[in-house]
Amino acid sequence: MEKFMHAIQFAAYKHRFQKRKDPDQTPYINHPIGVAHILSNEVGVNDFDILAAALLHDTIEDTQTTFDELQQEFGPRIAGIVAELTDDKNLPKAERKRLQIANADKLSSDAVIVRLADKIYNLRDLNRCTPVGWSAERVKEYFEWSSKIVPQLFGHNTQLDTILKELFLQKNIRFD
Ligand SMILES: Nc1nc2c(ncn2[C@@H]2O[C@H](COP(=O)(O)OP(=O)(O)O)[C@@H](OP(=O)(O)OP(=O)(O)O)[C@H]2O)c(=O)[nH]1
Ligand SMILES: [Mn+2]
Repeated sequence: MEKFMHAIQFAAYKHRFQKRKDPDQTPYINHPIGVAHILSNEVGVNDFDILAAALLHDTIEDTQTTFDELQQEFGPRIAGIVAELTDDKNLPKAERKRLQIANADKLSSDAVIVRLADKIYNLRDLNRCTPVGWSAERVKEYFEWSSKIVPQLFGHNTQLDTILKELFLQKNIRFD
């Protein structure tokens, strides 16, 4: 519990200047909290290391946080999950997106669980409102790109799978 509370504090501090891309400029920390909330309150995940990793999942990718720092603060398991979920922002966006699809089947089961909740949060967020500057086409592309990764990650948690299948069905997007 102590480590989990530390993750809340640490993530809130690291993301403190960031906003989501929605018109309301929601504080970015709402996203990692929401991802942990899906896992804990909708899906019944009670592994505090996974919930802490959910809170921290965008810190290396989107803030100055390093892997070594996470390892020092939270130990190898939590730091490892976050590292697995970190896209290399030095790469062009199309390449990052391609790699998420290509590397999906290399993720550990712990990382899969967090990645699926991340996608659920982001897809629901797109249903709630369109990020500033995004066209309807771009929203559709995000759904379609997600539908290429997510099915590779099915089979680890039935409830997460069901939520995602429903999100794609609602948009008439096929997944295999
Ligand atoms: N739907 C939505 N997404 C927002 C919003 N604000 C920030 N984001 C973030 O934007 C990312 C998706 O936008 P893209 O244009 O596809 O990706 P990019 O930011 O990496 O270039 C997600 O990153 P991520 O969590 O790292 O996940 P991933 O999609 O990169 O795997 C998501 O969390 C918002 O208002 N709505
Ligand atoms: Mn995320």
